[in-house]
Amino acid sequence: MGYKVAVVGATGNVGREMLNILDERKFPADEVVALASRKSVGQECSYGDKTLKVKALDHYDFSDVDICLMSAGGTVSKEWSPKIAAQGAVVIDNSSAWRMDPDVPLIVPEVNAHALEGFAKKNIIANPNCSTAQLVVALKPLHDKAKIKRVVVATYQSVSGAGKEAMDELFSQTKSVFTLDEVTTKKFPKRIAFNVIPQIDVFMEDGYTKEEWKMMMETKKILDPKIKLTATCVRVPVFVGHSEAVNIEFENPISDEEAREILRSAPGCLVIDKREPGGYATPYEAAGEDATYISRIRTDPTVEHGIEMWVVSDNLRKGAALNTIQIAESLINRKLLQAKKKAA
Ligand SMILES: NC(=O)C1=CN([C@@H]2O[C@H](COP(=O)(O)OP(=O)(O)OC[C@H]3O[C@@H](n4cnc5c(N)ncnc54)[C@H](OP(=O)(O)O)[C@@H]3O)[C@@H](O)[C@H]2O)C=CC1
Ligand SMILES: N[C@@H](CC(=O)OP(=O)(O)O)C(=O)O
Repeated sequence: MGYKVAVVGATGNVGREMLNILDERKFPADEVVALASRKSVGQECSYGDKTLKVKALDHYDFSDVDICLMSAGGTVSKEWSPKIAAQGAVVIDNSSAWRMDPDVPLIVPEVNAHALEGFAKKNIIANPNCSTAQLVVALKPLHDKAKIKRVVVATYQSVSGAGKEAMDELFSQTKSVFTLDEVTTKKFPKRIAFNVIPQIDVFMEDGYTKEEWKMMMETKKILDPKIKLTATCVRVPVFVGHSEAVNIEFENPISDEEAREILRSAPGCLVIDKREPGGYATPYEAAGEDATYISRIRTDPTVEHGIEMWVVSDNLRKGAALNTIQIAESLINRKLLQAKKKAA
């Protein structure tokens, strides 16, 4: 028995990646529909060797859809996810709209697939922020071993995290620098070409940005509410792939050798850690891949039990589309979707 899957935001960075991954992983879909805003109706999207014609979200009847993968931003999700869920489809949402709702599970399958059980309360499941997703994949196995007390993280986030227009902005600004044309800025608060910007999302009252706040709160919800986390999120002129410099303080002893061994066999993790030039992962290698790459694992001698490491992943895949599809697969593997189908 296959499923009917709707992808909302199919023309976007994440939506296109969702269609690729559904095909790559041979997701058991009988039918896949591509939805976006009215302006994209009739546009074509690739799904394996098929071409899907985009339909408008606001005219679509979801009553026979099993799974709706939402990737059209928070405002669209706030309005549409409850309406779609009320028609019987399970919504897996990529935006930040529902993540902190106590009746909505926030899931990274390698970390807390068990929390899926409560999804039927709202029929909505949230996918975390891209920087949080790759971070918790790397933290979970270390937390199980030595209990994390505090994490200090600095991110280096690619422009694709801000959508397709942001990628175009990096491209056109870079071109303008070389052709000596005026560099115009629209999507980012400052020029991004040959620059870095220490602001992602809006400022909160306490001086943190919302992206930093999301990393703190989402890590607590997914992994452990006792973990203290402080973040500085920075946009860098990279097209795809988020990187993170992560400092972890543990309650119990753990050596860098132990951390490396644990991460080597942890689900979703790939350790590349040779202490020589180039013996580490960069976003260039992570782009298009599924793994969370971990490098530069070393003991932090400034605290009692500390580890420092470098974590890189494709933000459009593990940070968004791949994680969403892994959530859908977990629903199927745990027989949660079949139970729902039968009950209906
Ligand atoms: N988990 C995570 O951390 C990540 C989450 N995201 C989330 O996914 C969303 C999409 O990101 P991304 O793909 O990069 O963004 P893009 O800007 O590349 O694409 C946005 C998509 O949303 C669609 N859309 C916009 N408005 C509407 C509407 N009113 N009705 C229907 N569809 C609409 C667009 O359709 P059209 O082309 O017709 O305008 C397009 O398909 C983000 O806003 C964010 O919430 C993104 C990256 C990572
Ligand atoms: N803010 C992330 C991507 C994103 O959309 O995050 P969120 O879903 O938490 O708003 C980035 O720009 O890299």
